[in-house]
Amino acid sequence: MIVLKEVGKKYKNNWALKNVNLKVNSGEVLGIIGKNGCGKTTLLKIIAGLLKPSTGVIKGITDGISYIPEKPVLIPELSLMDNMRYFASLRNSKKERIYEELEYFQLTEHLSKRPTELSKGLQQRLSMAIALLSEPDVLLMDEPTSGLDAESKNLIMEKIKKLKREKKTIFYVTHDDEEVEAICTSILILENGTVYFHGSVEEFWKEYERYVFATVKLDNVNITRKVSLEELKEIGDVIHVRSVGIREFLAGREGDEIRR
Ligand SMILES: Nc1ncnc2c1ncn2[C@@H]1O[C@H](COP(=O)(O)OP(=O)(O)OP(=O)(O)O)[C@@H](O)[C@H]1O
Repeated sequence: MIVLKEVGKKYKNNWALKNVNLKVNSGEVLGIIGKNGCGKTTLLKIIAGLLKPSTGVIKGITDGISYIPEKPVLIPELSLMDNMRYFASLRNSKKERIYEELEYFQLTEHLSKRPTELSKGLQQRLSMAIALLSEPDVLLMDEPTSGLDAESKNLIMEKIKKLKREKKTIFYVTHDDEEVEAICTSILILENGTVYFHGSVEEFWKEYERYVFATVKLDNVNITRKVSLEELKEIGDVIHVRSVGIREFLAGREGDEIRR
């Protein structure tokens, strides 16, 4: 179990993270979501040990941790295979592990290509293959499927499901609510560096399912607003109502903030 107690990070005069308290069990996939700049990457880097927190402590971290940054870190001069070999040697990984991951991520026909010759999807698949060489217990992922082709996205998602079954602990930063629903067991919503919500996916929906998007007619113009079910009863001229997804919940709109 990984435990964060009162973790905070200050960059010069700006608190990027404040008072983050979390417990994440093995087998848990924690979806970390929130608007740009809310502190998601800072949180991952602190757990990865790449950044020192300004306040608080983290417990439960072992050597078996891999961080997959948003942009793959690969060695441009080396071929795909040599990148794998190089990182495998750094991590003392067994040779079979190289082939297992290359095969899973369907990279074997690209072995002699350099990273710049690979599509974004192949680069991200390689980055994941490298991160998994050492069979880490904890995996930190920063939007790994953002902007990827469907095949790469599918391979990555299926891999995460497998890692979840193997009881790995996964921190997964995403903007994609479908991914949250497909793979995450719990959700952390950050807002301006503080925890806005932390709980299971079920708890999230229990708390927020009472919000909907309602389209109303106002001065002959159709306006869509996020409203609570209680508010909905008071609104006249409702043309259309639909449920609020996690992404829409986060996106918000001016004047339409959900308040707890
Ligand atoms: N090295 C740094 N020096 C100063 N400020 C920083 C540094 N890194 C991040 N910040 C600031 O800290 C805040 C949180 O940044 P962070 O990258 O963690 O957010 P994020 O939620 O990951 O954003 P995004 O979704 O855009 O990746 C932002 O206001 C950012 O500008």
